Amino acid sequence: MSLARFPVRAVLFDLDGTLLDTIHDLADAANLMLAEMGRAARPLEQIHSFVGKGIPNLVRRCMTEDAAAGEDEIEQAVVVFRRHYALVNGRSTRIYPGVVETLEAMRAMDLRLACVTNKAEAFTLPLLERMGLTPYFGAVVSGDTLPVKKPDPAVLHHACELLGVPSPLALMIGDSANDALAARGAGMPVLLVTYGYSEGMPVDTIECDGLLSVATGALDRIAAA
Ligand SMILES: O=C(O)COP(=O)(O)O
Ligand SMILES: [Mg+2]
Repeated sequence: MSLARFPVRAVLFDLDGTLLDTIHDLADAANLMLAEMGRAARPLEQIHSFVGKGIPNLVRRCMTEDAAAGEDEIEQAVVVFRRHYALVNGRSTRIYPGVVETLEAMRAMDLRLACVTNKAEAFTLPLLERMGLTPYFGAVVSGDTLPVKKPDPAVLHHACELLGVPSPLALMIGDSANDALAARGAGMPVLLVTYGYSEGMPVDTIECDGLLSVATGALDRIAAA
């Protein structure tokens, strides 16, 4: 039995863990930062579980998980991380299978597309450019575009405003509870990919409208409105 299709005019995509596999660059920058701060390196899998609520949160967790750090030290660590991440951003990043086909198909359906990420804008825009994804998006809302980030629904409403599409006619595609909660708060359907970063939470325990093992699966869940 086929699942119901959502009538949509816009699709909002999460970035890290949904469009792009960025974990190696994030982990490299985190471990370069930890070394410079005189701390031990952390395993990739642990850093993986820290990604989702933006860079300040990632750095804080790297500095404080099973360790102690003062606020001044954390603030300094964020500056160090950003310096390293600017140099490695995109170096080992890959576009997930099916993403380009999905974006192409949605564009051919005349859907408006946006990228809504918790990654800071200074890293989001050059990364989209480097990966060749910039032309697909009519709007990009980053983690520091507004004073709030996902799971606050304001970032999704902002993306819809920029696209000129009412929020209930947009679909969110993400990989974590931050995406699902933001979509629910904004009154839009949400599909989650199973291959991304969900802060150590099994993705099938997150309330959503469906799971995607590959992005192209979203094409079976939408109808142009
Ligand atoms: O920067 C993060 O922590 C996560 O970014 P995302 O919202 O694109 O998954
Ligand atoms: Mg993500």
